[in-house]
Amino acid sequence: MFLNVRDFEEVARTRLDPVYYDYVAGGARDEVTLRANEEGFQRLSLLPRVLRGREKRELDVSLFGSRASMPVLLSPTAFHRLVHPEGELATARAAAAAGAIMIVSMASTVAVEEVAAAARAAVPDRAPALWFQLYLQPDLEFTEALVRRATEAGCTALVVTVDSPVLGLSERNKRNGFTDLPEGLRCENLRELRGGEPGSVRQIVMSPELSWEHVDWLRRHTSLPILLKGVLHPEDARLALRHGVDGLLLSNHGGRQLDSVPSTVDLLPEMVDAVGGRIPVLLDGGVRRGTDVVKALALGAAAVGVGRPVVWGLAADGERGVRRVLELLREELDHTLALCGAGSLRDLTPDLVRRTPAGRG
Ligand SMILES: Cc1cc2nc3c(=O)[nH]c(=O)nc-3n(C[C@H](O)[C@H](O)[C@H](O)COP(=O)(O)O)c2cc1C
Ligand SMILES: CCCCC(=O)C(=O)O
Repeated sequence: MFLNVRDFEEVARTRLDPVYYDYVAGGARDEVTLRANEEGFQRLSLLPRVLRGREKRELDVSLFGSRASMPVLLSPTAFHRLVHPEGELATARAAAAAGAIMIVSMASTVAVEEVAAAARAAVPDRAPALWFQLYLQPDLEFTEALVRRATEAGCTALVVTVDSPVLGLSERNKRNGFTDLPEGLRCENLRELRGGEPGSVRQIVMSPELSWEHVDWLRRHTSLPILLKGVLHPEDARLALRHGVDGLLLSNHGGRQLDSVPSTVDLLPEMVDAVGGRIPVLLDGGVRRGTDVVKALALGAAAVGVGRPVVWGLAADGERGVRRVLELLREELDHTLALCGAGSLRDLTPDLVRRTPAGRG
């Protein structure tokens, strides 16, 4: 029985090739940050208010022009066809049906146009909420063409991942010899449409030479809102403001890039402070429960993202699994709000969160 997100991980673990399970579950090096993300939430306690609840709670949010049924979105995760034959098509249908925002990974194994078409077909009466995650490529012409593709496909915001000047190193992948996608799977957004060898697929380039000038370049080449994913230093948050960025997704890539960085929820108050309410701060990393969502929102996040939970849902039970994972998080969020005496997300304020004294959490 799937009672919670962890149940999906257990089933996914039994279903998946251990090499792919490790790819998804793993983090960089000693996995200190991977563990810290969940522990960060566990060390925080909730202090509920009483006698001020409401019969029906409002969970809807509006973010960068996208309406969503809840402040939980699908963080971008690569290679969905590695865990289920329908891959991102199934994920997109589930997200659209749940009214959740899906951030399509640039490294998706289904082309962004097809992902968007699947989402639209799942909810013919409304526009599904899709954003696109981008690794800026040093080949700016290619980057520009890809941004155009994502925009024309119907993605309404760009999430630029900036924590990957080089790829993080997972020792699980190394031990398992997992270096490439299996035969037949490709990063379909990297296919050459013009130029190059027609039909061939490029490698995603992680470039240490990316700079704020690239962000400025992107700002000039798109009218979509730009979020930066992976800013961790408050000084970089302030720089992001100066470079006209529209939002931050506070993320340590699920502990997959630099190991030893703090958990995202521990950094959240400082980040929220750094941007001073001028742009929304979203967060991902370690969100597994409705209580985690409430803690992040109370500390100032506009929304949270989930990465692995979605992949576990997909691996365990395809579209239905992703649907159920999203439903569970929504139900838990609603239940937690009720127990906290919060009638809406606006009632979530920092005073509801306490740091558990050391040694007791
Ligand atoms: C299997 C997997 C693939 C990922 N692929 C991407 C990606 O293509 N682009 C990206 O910006 N982040 C990627 N991430 C990071 C997620 O967007 C997100 O930051 C992270 O998973 C959040 O932590 P959580 O898994 O604890 O929810 C990936 C994460 C996982 C687990
Ligand atoms: C080039 C694919 C990157 C995938 C990724 O970001 C991850 O596995 O964390």
